[in-house]
Amino acid sequence: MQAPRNTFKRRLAAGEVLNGFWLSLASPVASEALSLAGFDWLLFDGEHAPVDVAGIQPLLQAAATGTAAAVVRPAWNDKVLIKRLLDIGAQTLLVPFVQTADEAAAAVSASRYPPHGVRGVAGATRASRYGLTDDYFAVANQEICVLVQVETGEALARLEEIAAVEGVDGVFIGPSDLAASMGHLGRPGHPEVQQALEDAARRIAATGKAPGILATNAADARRYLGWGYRFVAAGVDLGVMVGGARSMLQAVRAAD
Ligand SMILES: O=C(O)C(=O)C[C@H](O)[C@@H](O)CO
Repeated sequence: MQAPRNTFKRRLAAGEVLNGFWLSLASPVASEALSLAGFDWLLFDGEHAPVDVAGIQPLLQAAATGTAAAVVRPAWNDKVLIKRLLDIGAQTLLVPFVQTADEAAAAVSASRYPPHGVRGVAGATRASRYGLTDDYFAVANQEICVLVQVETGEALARLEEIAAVEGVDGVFIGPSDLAASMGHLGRPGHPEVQQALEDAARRIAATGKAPGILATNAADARRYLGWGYRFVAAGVDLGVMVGGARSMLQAVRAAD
């Protein structure tokens, strides 16, 4: 049996635009259903969603039903967390709060087996199909995709250095944290923040790495795609659910 290959990484490297969706519900049912909905990728949030490594595994198992690639965000840029997420089968990681090239290099190193990194070795994991694959250790390093999250003004100033780190496949801008760092907490739509997001897409693309971002509605997602972002999460499951439920309730009340 062959070890899993990372089609998300290959499609990103080929310059494709990949439409994603952000999952905060930490629900295997939502994960399975949304994996069938046509998105290219789903983000499983281990930073702000109420879920730990043991809770992310059933989300990955459920998402394997459909066609969307799984991207997992660890709670922090931490080599132990990264190792544990890779062992449960995550192949693409979105590493939060990367502030410097050294921090980006640490994230890459955490995701690679020696001699290319410091990932610890386990024999039978979900990642290696419980030890039943013939080639897991031969291909594991090359199948990992590392996306680093730039979400402060300081990190933005070092964007080119961070993107240049070998093994970084893409740079993802966090609009909410960037807005907060620019003095616009809760207002990612502020013109200064939006200008920074537009500039960042161009600067990341110029480094040859893929630019990514989170939108919270289709209009924002389309604008970001127009600016050159190539892996864009168009919304958040929780936001879409609550927004849809509120609209429905308003429509029902308006009919009275
Ligand atoms: O800064 C951001 O934007 C992010 O990193 C995403 C947030 O954590 C959040 O909106 C996810 O629900």
